[in-house]
Amino acid sequence: MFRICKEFHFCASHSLDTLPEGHKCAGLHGHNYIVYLELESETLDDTGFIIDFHELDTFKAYIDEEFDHKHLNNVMDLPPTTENVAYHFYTWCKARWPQTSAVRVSETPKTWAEYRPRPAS
Ligand SMILES: Nc1nc2c(c(=O)[nH]1)N=C([C@H](O)[C@H](O)COP(=O)(O)OP(=O)(O)OP(=O)(O)O)CN2
Ligand SMILES: [Zn+2]
Repeated sequence: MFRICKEFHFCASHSLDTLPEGHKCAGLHGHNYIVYLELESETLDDTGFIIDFHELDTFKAYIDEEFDHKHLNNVMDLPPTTENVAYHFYTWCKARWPQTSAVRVSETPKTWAEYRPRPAS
């Protein structure tokens, strides 16, 4: 199995309104997000690529237009947790690139969340 990954960055604010009052992450705050898009394939094209990294520029454009310097509560239908941001990006990428295997999102240098579907049995 071949696997590739490309990293994307954006800055955004959010408040986790579903957290109990007093939780430090319930109020308005921001993060420097890092998104890791992973794709995998058993085969390569004639160039020797799973996909040209440059084809993923549309994902960068989507992030820049819809997420960068935005308030995520206004952008997403679900609470803007790292888990939900990862799932949102996974579904967006999977619809365009079937080789998409996982999306990992990091809000802080010490934490990340990933959406990776369970392998078909
Ligand atoms: N499972 C999740 N837990 C938390 C999320 C999340 O998206 N998923 N988000 C937050 C906060 O939004 C934010 O990420 C703060 O995280 P935290 O680890 O508290 O960040 P700190 O840098 O302040 O951590 P310290 O351990 O205090 O250095 C919270 N939880
Ligand atoms: Zn946060």
